[in-house]
Amino acid sequence: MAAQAVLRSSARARLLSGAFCAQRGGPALWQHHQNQRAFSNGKILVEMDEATGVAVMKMKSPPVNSLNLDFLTEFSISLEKLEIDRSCRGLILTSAVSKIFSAGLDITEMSGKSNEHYAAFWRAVQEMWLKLYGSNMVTIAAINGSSPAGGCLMALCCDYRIMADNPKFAIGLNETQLGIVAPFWFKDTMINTIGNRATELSLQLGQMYPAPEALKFGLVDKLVPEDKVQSAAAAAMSQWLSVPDHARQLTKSMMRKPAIDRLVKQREADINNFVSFISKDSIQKSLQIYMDRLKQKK
Ligand SMILES: CC/C=C\C/C=C\C/C=C\C=C\CC(=O)SCCNC(=O)CCNC(=O)[C@H](O)C(C)(C)COP(=O)(O)OP(=O)(O)OC[C@H]1O[C@@H](n2cnc3c(N)ncnc32)[C@H](O)[C@@H]1OP(=O)(O)O
Repeated sequence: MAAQAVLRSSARARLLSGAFCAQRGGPALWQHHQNQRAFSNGKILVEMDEATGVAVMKMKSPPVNSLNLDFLTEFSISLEKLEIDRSCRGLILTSAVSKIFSAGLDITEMSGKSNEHYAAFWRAVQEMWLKLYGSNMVTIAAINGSSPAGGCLMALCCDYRIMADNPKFAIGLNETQLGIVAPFWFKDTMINTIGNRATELSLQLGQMYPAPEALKFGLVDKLVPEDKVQSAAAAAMSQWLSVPDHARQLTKSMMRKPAIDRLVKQREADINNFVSFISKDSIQKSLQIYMDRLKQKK
């Protein structure tokens, strides 16, 4: 895919230079055990089954898998490592943290930091989206917990979503509830999944949907009991992998390329927009109020 080609060069350069690995205290090398390979960079664990060509990526950044700069960097590099591995055809994205898929973007990365930090953070969010939404692999989200905002975005980037059938787990793009605005590419991703009107309702209200409602709304494709999420994802994966890769990949690209190209063309402008928006005093105040409420609910 065009966007993939653009993105691959920078991440691969970092991957090959080992800059990231050195920063983490050592290269994230594959460990082999029988038919399994695994690597971990700290916040992400990847296990690959060589017999099926399916990798399971587990987010393991407690307490809530919030997407901070370190996490996003590890995520993109891990994804790139799988993307360039020709033996890997499918990716199951899930969480190793009980009851939480991902709490979305780390709010502390968007509060009280310098404009340079906001820009670097937003570039990393964009990179995560470009890589995951544009992946050539079959991607399945095994949503084993709550998944607000950026966590929902990650799930929406996948080709298929299976969620634990527990009404306590909710998913949605709730940005307006924080007093912030989902950017156009979050919106495009949701429109491509549930359509324009449902997206408008969902985004304006900042709606979080408990699992059963998320299924009705089309935000997720299937609900299964909590302890069956991984096995259901593996079963769905084998169905998806029965389709010839080249035909499926070209079809995926046809569906997603317009949205990807749109961000690629406006990447710098989108970063500038984010920085000027997020650094406003009124927005900083809204985020502070939201964080205080989160802490007070205990
Ligand atoms: C014009 C437009 C131009 C440009 C675009 C501009 C702006 C767009 C900007 C941003 C888009 C952002 C998308 C996002 O992802 S924003 C993040 C939204 N996330 C949330 O609202 C999630 C909030 N969290 C929760 O709802 C819950 O924590 C939970 C359901 C995930 C888990 O509940 P629990 O009861 O299990 O756990 P808690 O006790 O609530 O939390 C534990 C711990 O973690 C802290 N925390 C939770 N979420 C976050 C987070 N997203 N970031 C940072 N920290 C988080 C929470 O405060 C607790 O901390 P303490 O233990 O109290 O220290």
